[in-house]
Amino acid sequence: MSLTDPRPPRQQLEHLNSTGCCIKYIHGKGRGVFASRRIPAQTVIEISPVLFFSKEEYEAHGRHTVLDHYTFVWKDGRMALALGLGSLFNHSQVPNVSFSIDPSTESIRYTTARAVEADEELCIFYGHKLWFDPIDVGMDEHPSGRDNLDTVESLENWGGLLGVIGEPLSESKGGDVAS
Ligand SMILES: C[S@@+](CC[C@H](N)C(=O)[O-])C[C@H]1O[C@@H](n2cnc3c(N)ncnc32)[C@H](O)[C@@H]1O
Repeated sequence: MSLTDPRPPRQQLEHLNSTGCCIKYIHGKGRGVFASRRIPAQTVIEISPVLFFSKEEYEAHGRHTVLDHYTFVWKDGRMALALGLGSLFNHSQVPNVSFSIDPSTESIRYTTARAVEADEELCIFYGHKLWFDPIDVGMDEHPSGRDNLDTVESLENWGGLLGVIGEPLSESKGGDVAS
């Protein structure tokens, strides 16, 4: 993972989507998704179509490549890669973005879990089994704190996996995302 952005600053903001997300480099994390302006709570900021790999194809090829940083297990056991901005959301213990799996459109929908200020990084929760040492700013300052994130009452402000569209929330909330 490259730690510095080799490109001039102008190009770092090249990708700006219609909901105000842009890409920046963060020392120690690589690229990440940032808010270019204030984004209200519960705003759909990205819908990423998913590319699938069979388990066999993934075992033989994908997992020996950089794809291993980006893929995760889909509902039916296939390996999945989020296209669009989906693969660039970094991990946080106090994420400000929630996401839902939509099997009917084979996509992932990302929604702000709270109001996000301009220049804040937009992060999701990958799960409890990380394969890297996370850098996480903001965990101590977050009003809800980590301890409150496991209750059904706090789901409204939960940033992380909200569930599978069409299924009850409680069945999949908080699941691990990455492979
Ligand atoms: C799905 S990618 C996210 C986008 C990635 N930063 C990039 O530049 O393409 C996952 C990888 O990002 C890095 N990463 C994500 N969250 C991080 C964090 N909180 N601290 C450090 N590295 C992180 C790790 O290297 C991880 O394998």
